[in-house]
Amino acid sequence: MNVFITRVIPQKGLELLKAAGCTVKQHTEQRELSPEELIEQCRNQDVLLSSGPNVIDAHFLQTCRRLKGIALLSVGHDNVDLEAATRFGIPVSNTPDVLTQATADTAFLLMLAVSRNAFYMNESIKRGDWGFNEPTANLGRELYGKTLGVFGLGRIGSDLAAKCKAVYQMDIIYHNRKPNKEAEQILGARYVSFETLLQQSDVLSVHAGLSPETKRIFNMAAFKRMKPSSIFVNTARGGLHDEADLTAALQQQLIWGAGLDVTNPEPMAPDNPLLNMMNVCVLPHIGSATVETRDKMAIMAAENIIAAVEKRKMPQILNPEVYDKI
Ligand SMILES: NC(=O)C1=CN([C@@H]2O[C@H](COP(=O)(O)OP(=O)(O)OC[C@H]3O[C@@H](n4cnc5c(N)ncnc54)[C@H](OP(=O)(O)O)[C@@H]3O)[C@@H](O)[C@H]2O)C=CC1
Ligand SMILES: O=CC(=O)O
Repeated sequence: MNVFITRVIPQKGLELLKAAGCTVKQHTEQRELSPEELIEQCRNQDVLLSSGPNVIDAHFLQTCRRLKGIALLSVGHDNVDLEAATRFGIPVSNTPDVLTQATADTAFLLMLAVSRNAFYMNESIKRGDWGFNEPTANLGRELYGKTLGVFGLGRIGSDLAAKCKAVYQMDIIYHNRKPNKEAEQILGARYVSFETLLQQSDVLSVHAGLSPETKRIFNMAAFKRMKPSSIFVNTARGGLHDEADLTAALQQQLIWGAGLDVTNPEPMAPDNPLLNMMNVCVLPHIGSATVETRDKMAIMAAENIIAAVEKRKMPQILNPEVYDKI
């Protein structure tokens, strides 16, 4: 079986695939494949292991009809038309759970760094600007006892909430489409409307997937309803916030700061004004980027591929209804 991989993945995943008898071709150039190149590469492949934002739409799926499975090296699957994959009889899997803690750590890191302007001050020192350390200078904001608002209290949002509760005794409020009763019991989290989430959060952390419903849900209308002292954190997808509105909201001091692991587009342009703001930290989409987590993701993706190759159900299947068709 031939497997095409869109980016270099950890060795542990490759070894599993090779031990299962798969012939692997990896795209090793450090650039994104165009949609046409991806089709060209996948036309004669049996399985695709996709890492990154490659658009897997109906046109791709219709053209690459030989594919017997697609394994995503991510939990987010906003780049895939799952309905079309089911229609064309192609099972698709992702990598949930194994990246939860690393990604929640990234949100926690951003929240804390923004609350104390840490990245900006470190950059200033490197430029030779220590500043004058008077009592009213370099002031951050404390997190102890404040309210964490989670938009999307699922796996990662719950892990962040648990960390914030344990370390800072924060109150947890959240908004999902439906209440998460288990998390309410474990975390003492309170379900609130989107409006209340905006109004009451001291830190608002975004963890819902990107969908037509959530696209640019954090826009000027939303930022206007947030506290001027609040911190906005997004480690989900850049498409959930409107970047121009976020920039304006920070410039107008409608909110206090922002921490972003995800932007739209990625990479962000080097002259983006957000990069020069003291109260903004931007990271290059490193949510799950630890040695341990990436190994686990590669192994999980390989196990899903081997299942597809052996005509078994993929363990982390996203479109289980596909098995009624094949
Ligand atoms: N920065 C990075 O490197 C990483 C980013 N991610 C991103 O994080 C996201 C979350 O991952 P994970 O926690 O595992 O996913 P989960 O599915 O466990 O959690 C997502 C939560 O969002 C809620 N949700 C979905 N749609 C809406 C909506 N329209 N309004 C309000 N809430 C909504 C869901 O609840 P309900 O269904 O009740 O609405 C669910 O609780 C991924 O989709 C991905 O985009 C993930 C890993 C790494
Ligand atoms: O962005 C990463 C993911 O796993 O989703």
